[in-house]
Amino acid sequence: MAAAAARTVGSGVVLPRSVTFVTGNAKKLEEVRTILGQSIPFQSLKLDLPELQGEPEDISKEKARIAAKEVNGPVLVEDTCLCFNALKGLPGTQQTYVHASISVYVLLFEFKWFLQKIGHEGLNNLLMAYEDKTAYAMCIFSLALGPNAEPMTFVGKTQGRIVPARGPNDFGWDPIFQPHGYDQTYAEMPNEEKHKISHRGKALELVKLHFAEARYTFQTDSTT
Ligand SMILES: O=c1[nH]c(=O)c2ncn([C@@H]3O[C@H](COP(=O)(O)OP(=O)(O)OP(=O)(O)O)[C@@H](O)[C@H]3O)c2[nH]1
Ligand SMILES: [Mg+2]
Repeated sequence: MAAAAARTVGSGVVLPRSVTFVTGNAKKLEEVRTILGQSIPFQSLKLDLPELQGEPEDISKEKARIAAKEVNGPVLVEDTCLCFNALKGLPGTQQTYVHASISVYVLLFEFKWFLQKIGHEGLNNLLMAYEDKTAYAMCIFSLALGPNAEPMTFVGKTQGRIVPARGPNDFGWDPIFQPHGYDQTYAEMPNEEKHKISHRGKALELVKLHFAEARYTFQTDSTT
């Protein structure tokens, strides 16, 4: 297999090939494609990476390390969580991360399964006993330039609150998250509008900025 390491030539870093965005989630990929457009050359690989446990930033970095080894080249991965402020202080963490969250810290279930089982209504019910319905959506991208490189992270957060589901039900918890300052849920917002203020949109702005500053060049340009 070709050399997987990034190297420095003159003032720029040369990557063996364009970055691979690794995810098993088709909706994420769709959003990333839309938000990045042509700004960063990348290809995608559908791979179900293990659902890891720990703090969100550590989870994202570890995903990147695993993915970079699989791909043997530069990778971008992301991890998303929905955090309920009212549930802070539960065992083992200051926040409850609904995703890896609920599984790790609260109810010992894997979130995808959990969401599938209890649905939007169940997630609302979790907050029934609390007046505070606020939450934030957080997205952490990790970029590893190769299998042995320390991943860099880019975090985007959007504050909002949990509401009874409204809007199309085609992406996770979008119908129950209403960003502050808006009277629509993520699911009800036109995509363009959502991406301007979403956790993923904000994190990807930082990724774009990094690529603009780093000016990576690629040995082979096999973008899709
Ligand atoms: O309404 C949503 N708006 C979003 O913007 C969003 N991003 C992720 N999710 C959901 O949160 C869970 C864990 O996410 P997650 O980060 O582990 O993703 P995943 O396992 O599906 O894919 P990946 O880890 O292979 O990339 C999964 O049920 C995802 O469907 C979202 N739901
Ligand atoms: Mg996952």
